[in-house]
This record gives sequence, structure tokens and C-alpha cells, in this order.
Amino acid sequence: MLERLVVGLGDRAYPIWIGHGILDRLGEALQAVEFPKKLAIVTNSAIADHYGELVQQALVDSGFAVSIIILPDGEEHKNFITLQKIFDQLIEQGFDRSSGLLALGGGVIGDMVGFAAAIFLRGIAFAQVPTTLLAQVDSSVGGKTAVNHPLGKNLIGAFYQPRHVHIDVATLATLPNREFAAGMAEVVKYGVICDREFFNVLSEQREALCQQDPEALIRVVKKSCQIKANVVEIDEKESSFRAILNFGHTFGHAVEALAGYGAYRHGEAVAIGMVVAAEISRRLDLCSQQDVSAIRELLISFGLPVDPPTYSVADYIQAMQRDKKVSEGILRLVLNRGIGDCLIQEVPGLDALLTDTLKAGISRG
Ligand SMILES: NC(=O)c1ccc[n+]([C@@H]2O[C@H](COP(=O)([O-])OP(=O)(O)OC[C@H]3O[C@@H](n4cnc5c(N)ncnc54)[C@H](O)[C@@H]3O)[C@@H](O)[C@H]2O)c1
Ligand SMILES: O=C(O)C(=O)C[C@@H](O)[C@H](O)[C@H](O)COP(=O)(O)O
Ligand SMILES: [Zn+2]
Repeated sequence: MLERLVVGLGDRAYPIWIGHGILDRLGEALQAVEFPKKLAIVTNSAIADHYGELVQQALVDSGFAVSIIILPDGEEHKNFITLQKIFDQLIEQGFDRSSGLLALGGGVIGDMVGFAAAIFLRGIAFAQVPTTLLAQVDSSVGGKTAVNHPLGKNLIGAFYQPRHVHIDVATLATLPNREFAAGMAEVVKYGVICDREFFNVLSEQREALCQQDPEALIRVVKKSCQIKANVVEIDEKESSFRAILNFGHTFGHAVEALAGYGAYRHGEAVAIGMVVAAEISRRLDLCSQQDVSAIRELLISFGLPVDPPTYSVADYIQAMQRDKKVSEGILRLVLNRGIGDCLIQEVPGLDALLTDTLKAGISRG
């Protein structure tokens, strides 16, 4: 089964292929978008061990000239030092503007390779082959690329769209459970911000998803990519509406930075951040206690943490102020209106609200 979507961005539109066991069709897919014949697969050693040869062979068989660049694994390496390693090898190997990069891996690899492609020689082609659930449902689509700064997540980056996204859900078979759960956090996010029915389906399909039933996975990945593509088509560069995809991220990114990158998986931090955002929404009468509990319970059912680590409110607020939604010094939050709808707004008295939320612990309903 091969599902196809298109991210409709005019002359930068690109296809998303979704299937089970479709890595061997990568050459065909890249030919269809006239991807550069000389390319570098950029990945890390864990992913290369599983899929490096298969992907390289599929591309060589289709006439591509392929080299591999191996990066260190982990969120703590999503920085300029690692980016430099990519550039060193591209320059040594004589890559020019007619060459391309292929990101093979999770969101860390995808975000870094996308940013490298955006700035190397002022922009070369790149494609995404996401191998974590999180990257398949979220980071490979939409063109946000970046590296972290010690003080804040993704603070240095660019909007730069891939030429193709190739999603093989069979690669999830080797993914550790903790990483699978982290991906589910972003899936739950889509349900909360814009689709109550999808939210309900996730709880009904929990077993099939955790068992990695291929059809259930493909359905959920496709729906997630469709939701994300629809948002990105309306507001590619996050002038406003796209920020709904940031639900749970203002607090989540603060957790990641305060705990030290890598201590929490991005999806875990987002799960905690979504429950905090939902609790703030409840305190502002935007949603009910029942809604907060339903969000919390669904996240827990997928094995995700939901309780914020203990840092002072002042530390949290300082970290949250580095969010990209801050404009003219004013922070806006994405809040949920019930489940299936959301809004973006400034929250007067956030310090006090957050103090109460963290002091009370988030009520279990
Ligand atoms: N650009 C966006 O729109 C966007 C969206 C969401 C998240 N992100 C970013 O994505 C990053 C998180 O991505 P992630 O959750 O994929 O983490 P990750 O990229 O660190 O991957 C998680 C772990 O799984 C391993 N791995 C990957 N695929 C595997 C496979 N098939 N089998 C076995 N092991 C595998 C990796 O080596 C890594 O150790 C964060 O930096 C976050 O900020 C970006
Ligand atoms: O694509 C988007 O837009 C998102 O916000 C998706 C998020 O899941 C993702 O983590 C993104 O990288 C966060 O963006 P940032 O601008 O807050 O760094
Ligand atoms: Zn995210």
C-alpha cells in the first residue's frame, strides 16, 4: 500500500509518500522530483546500522552517486559543531550547487540536515527519509529546520522545504518504545488542537498502534501529515496561524533546555507541556477538568510523562520568554478550547497562573 500526499506550496510543493516497506522505492521517488544525481545520505551510526546500506543500494541502483556522512547521535549534538562536520565533508567531497542532501533519521537529523541544506552554498536540495514516529508525523513535513542554542531550542534556523518526504513505517520496527511514545505526543497534539474525532480514534486504536499494525500506523501517519500540511499551506512561515502546531511547546522547550538537551525526549517534554497548557486553559475557563484529564490519560496510556520536573517558576518563565512566539517582549501561548479546537493568546498574569498550576500539581480530575 502506498499513500501519497502533496504539500501544496506553489513552486515549492512536494510529495509525501507513506507506506510499509517502501525504502527500496526511494530512487524512483527521487527521480520523480528530479533530485540531484550526486547526493550525501546524512545520518547517525545507529540508523546507518539498520538502514544505511539498504538506502544507499536503492539509490545506487537508480543511478545516484551516493556518499554517507555519519553524525553523532542525540539532541545534545543538535548544534553548530555537528553542522560544521557536515560542511567539512561536503567541501572535502566537492559538493556543489547541483548536489543534494538526504536526511535519514529522526527529527534531530532532519532538522540539522535541512538547515545545512538551507545554508550550504546558500541553498541546495534536500529530502527527508524520517525513521522515528515523531519525524514521520511531524518534523519531516513543513520545512522548519534548526539547531539548538544552550539557552533555547531551535533558536538558529530557517524555513526551508524538502523536495520529497519518504515515510516507511516499517522502519519503526527497530525504534525503542520510548521513542515511539515520544512520537505519539505530537500525534495527540493534532487531536487536541484541531480534531476531536482523531483524538478519540487514538484512544480506540491504542493497542493496534503500539503493536505497530501497518494499516493503523499508515492511517495515523497520513492523517497527521495531512493536518500539518494543511496548516503549513495556510501559513508557511508562522506569521500567526501555524503557531497552533506549537501547542505544549513553550513549556516543553523550557523543560528540554532546563533539564539539559537529551534528558527528556522532545515528545516527552511536549507531553508535559501540553498538560500544563491544558491546565492553564482550564484555569481560564477555556476547557473543562474532564478535558484536562482526558488529555493527560491518553498521554499516560501511550507511556508518556505528564508531570513537570521541579524547577522554579522564575526559571520556567525565563526559559519560556525565549520562545519564538514572543513578539515585542510579549509571550503568547497556544491554549486549547475543549478538545479539537485551540487559540493563540497573550496570558496576563501568567506567572501567577503557572505558580498555581505547578504548586497544585496538575489535578487528575
Ligand atoms: N522541524 C519540525 O517541525 C520539528 C517537529 C517536531 C520535532 N522536531 C525536532 O525533532 C527532534 C526530535 O526528533 P526525534 O524524536 O525523532 O528524536 P531523534 O532524532 O533524536 O531520534 C530518537 C532516537 O531514535 C534513534 N532512531 C531513529 N530512527 C530509528 C529507527 N528506525 N530504529 C532505531 N533507532 C532509531 C535515533 O538514533 C535517536 O537515538 C527535536 O530536536 C525536535 O526539536 C522538529
Ligand atoms: O512545524 C511547526 O510549526 C511546529 O511547531 C512543530 C513542532 O512540533 C516542532 O517541535 C517545531 O520544531 C517547534 O518549532 P519552534 O519554532 O517552536 O522551534
Ligand atoms: Zn514538536
